Amino acid sequence: MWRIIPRSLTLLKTKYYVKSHYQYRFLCSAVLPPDGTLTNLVSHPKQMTDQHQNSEMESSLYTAPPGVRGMTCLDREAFTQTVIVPALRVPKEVLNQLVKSLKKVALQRPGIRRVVEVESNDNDRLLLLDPTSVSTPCSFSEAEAEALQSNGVPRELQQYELRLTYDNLKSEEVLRAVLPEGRDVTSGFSRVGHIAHMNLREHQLPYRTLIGQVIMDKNPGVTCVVNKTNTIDSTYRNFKMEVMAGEENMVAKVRENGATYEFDFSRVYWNPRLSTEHERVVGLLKRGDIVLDVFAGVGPFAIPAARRGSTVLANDLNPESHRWLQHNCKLNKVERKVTTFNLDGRAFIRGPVKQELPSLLKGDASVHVVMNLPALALEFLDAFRGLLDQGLCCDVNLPQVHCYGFSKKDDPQRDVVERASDSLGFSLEGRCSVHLVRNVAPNKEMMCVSFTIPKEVLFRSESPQTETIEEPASKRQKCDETTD
Ligand SMILES: C[S@@+](CC[C@H](N)C(=O)[O-])C[C@H]1O[C@@H](n2cnc3c(N)ncnc32)[C@H](O)[C@@H]1O
Repeated sequence: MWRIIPRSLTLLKTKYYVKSHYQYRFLCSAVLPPDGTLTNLVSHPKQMTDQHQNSEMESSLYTAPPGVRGMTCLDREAFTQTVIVPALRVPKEVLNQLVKSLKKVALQRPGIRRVVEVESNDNDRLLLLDPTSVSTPCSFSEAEAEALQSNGVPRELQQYELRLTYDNLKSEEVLRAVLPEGRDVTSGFSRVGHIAHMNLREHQLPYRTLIGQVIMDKNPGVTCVVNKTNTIDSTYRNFKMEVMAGEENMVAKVRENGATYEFDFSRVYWNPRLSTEHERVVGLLKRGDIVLDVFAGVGPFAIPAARRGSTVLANDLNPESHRWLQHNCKLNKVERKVTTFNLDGRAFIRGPVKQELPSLLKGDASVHVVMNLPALALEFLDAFRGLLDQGLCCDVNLPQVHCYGFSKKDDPQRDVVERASDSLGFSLEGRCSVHLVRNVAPNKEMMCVSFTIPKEVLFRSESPQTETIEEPASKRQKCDETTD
């Protein structure tokens, strides 16, 4: 498989990438100055940073053959090619020492051996060098040159034919070679158990099967790749998705913050990017606290809260989420700590929550209400207006709410506080804290407003107005969310 070309690399300028014309061309256009000399590279430091230069050069070495461009049916063999890299002939007994001393310039890529045998000479080995770092015998640093000299190894470069295959390429390198030149290449995905989910652009769609296969090949454990189309079910927050490659099994198993979850990813909401937020909120709880999770999904707040010693009422309108929530409670052995409901959020607040709150308010345990439906939850806060009779009014142990909202405003903090205040009919200015959860899309933030429900809101006043706040039907559908 390996063959040595015993030719000095001082001829590099003209002979170097003879086996890989395309790469030669790529190198020239990407980094070589107009006269084409590799030695001139270092004299143009301002044109390109070292880091940039190295990454350009590295990707040029690992650029797939041009013939794969436009491929829609994955042919792994078509990625095989031979490139020529510089090599040093090193006696076996000093090999370890030199590998250490030359580690910055030695070829480094998982799956590629950088030390190879020399035909009919068992005393020597060839140390393969990275052509992006070593182009002539003068390319070595002072320390490297010294190490070579003290170990009696002449700075004589040889050419070595290196066989690169599909397996040696990263997914991005494969896709960059296949997809239309100049258009963006995606190899990014979110992983949910065995499922990788991607968000392909229009120009990538014709390559979806190939992209899916490459993602599976390069990511052990991924056995199904789906593309989430740009529409999100406005009520249940699950994406429409199509399987690009692999098995059609959508039942994923994941671990998050010490708990295990199973669910049908195509029918419920799950976002691995929320794990830190789940952890943050659960971290606020003390043993014995009460958690009322209005939009519980499959349980990523409710279950760790119960595991931490809270008693939980968890609700979700989506029957599938509710089913998996119950399943996950059992899976994590907290079914006795979590009571589940399959209701609309307002009905949950005005039903089970209203029923339980009077006795909870008399107790010592803190009550936390979690409302994670960022497109709509702030509007659901009106369900707390006048929820309890004035006669039950107390100053202590009022529920603490953690309510999520998206904002596209310049001042998202102010925006969500204003919208929460509007819903409650009471200003939260100076009475709440706001946490930036994550940037969901350019110019769109997910925020969390935390506050203690003011008693003026929770307890019914004499005015009948607060009692009769109807849910505007349009609110539940008003959802332009497409990316989360
Ligand atoms: C953004 S997800 C959050 C799920 C979970 N709490 C989490 O953090 O991953 C919102 C959840 O609210 C549920 N949902 C949507 N509209 C609802 C409503 N009107 N009442 C109750 N649940 C609703 C959806 O089914 C979904 O599971």
